[in-house]
Amino acid sequence: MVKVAVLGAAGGIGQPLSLLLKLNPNVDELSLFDVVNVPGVGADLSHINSDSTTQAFVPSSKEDKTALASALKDSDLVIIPAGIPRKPGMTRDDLFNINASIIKGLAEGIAESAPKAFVLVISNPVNSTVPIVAETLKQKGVYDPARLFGVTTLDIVRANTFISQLYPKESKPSDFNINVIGGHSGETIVPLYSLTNSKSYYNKLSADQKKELIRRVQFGGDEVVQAKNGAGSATLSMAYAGYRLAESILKSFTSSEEIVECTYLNLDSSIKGADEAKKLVDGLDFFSLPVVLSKNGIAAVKYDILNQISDEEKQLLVVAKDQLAKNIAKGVEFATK
Ligand SMILES: NC(=O)c1ccc[n+]([C@@H]2O[C@H](COP(=O)([O-])OP(=O)(O)OC[C@H]3O[C@@H](n4cnc5c(N)ncnc54)[C@H](O)[C@@H]3O)[C@@H](O)[C@H]2O)c1
Ligand SMILES: O=C(O)C[C@H](O)C(=O)O
Repeated sequence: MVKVAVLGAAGGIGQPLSLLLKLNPNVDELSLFDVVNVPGVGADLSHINSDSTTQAFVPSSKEDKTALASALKDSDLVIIPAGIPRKPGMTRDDLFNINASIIKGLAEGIAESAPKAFVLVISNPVNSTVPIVAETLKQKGVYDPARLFGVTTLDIVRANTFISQLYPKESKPSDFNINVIGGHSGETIVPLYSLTNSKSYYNKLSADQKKELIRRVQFGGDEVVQAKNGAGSATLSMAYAGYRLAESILKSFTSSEEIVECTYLNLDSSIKGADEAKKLVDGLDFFSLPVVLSKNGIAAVKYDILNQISDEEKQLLVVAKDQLAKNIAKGVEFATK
């Protein structure tokens, strides 16, 4: 029996993400939690004739902790899109003050009711919210770094789409699976077009086109925030991206094939390849890299990719690492103060 819980399930991401999960044959129980509107989402999804069951939980008051505990109980996978999204003119870091507390509260609930669950963090600023979850689980004595995933998949999805749009006759977006490393905000997002099959396409671009393509991946979120004009940020593409990572993890519970996804992870010594990766990123504790998935969590970090990148990408990493160090410290400080 595989139970998946979505925390923030009534939101812009939560609803389409829950729909996709309801359709996944590897999910037996879908558990939806939100502080508002979730009974209606649950009732609606529960009519779909896929084989999983659906339950929805909403707290009866601010003090009520039982709804979250019931939603989380025995979950194998917990996905968190809870929290406020950006409006035009805001950075992801501007969301910190509100979302940090939300995430800490939810992580405490996970520690109590689903301490062995895989945890996928979508809520922004991801660069800081993932360290908050790590520190909170550590404080509760239930932390397994191999089971914590910052969701950066939307950056990969965008990197694939945007390069293909430059070659509409010669390529399709699904031809690509670009590694995007670093973090999930602005210049911390580093797409590696010099690797995989994107290399020959990328190398044909002019210097200005290359610069614009990288900038578009790094600031792709802003395109959606501006187009939505105050009504939030990416939800549908994010639901797709979050689902892609969740689907791969669910597959890794039973599959013997090697499944690799990029994720923002804690470079903890307990994970194979994490020490090597950490050395290559100047000691940062969190960084997005391709990882090998398994039923026990992250089986290995594919750190060698850092030895293969171009000089141009190395330059991008210098800026990324500097910003990431601050974002990580902010999350750790919040959770440990
Ligand atoms: N990682 C990424 O690539 C990525 C992409 C897009 C958006 N995001 C982030 O995801 C978050 C959600 O975005 P959205 O567009 O779905 O926002 P939204 O406002 O539409 O939905 C958020 C939901 O969270 C709920 N919520 C608030 N506090 C909660 C709590 N304590 N427990 C449970 N639920 C709670 C709200 O009631 C709401 O239903 C934002 O922080 C956004 O920046 C991340
Ligand atoms: O841009 C945002 O604030 C949401 C998300 O992180 C995104 O990349 O679309």
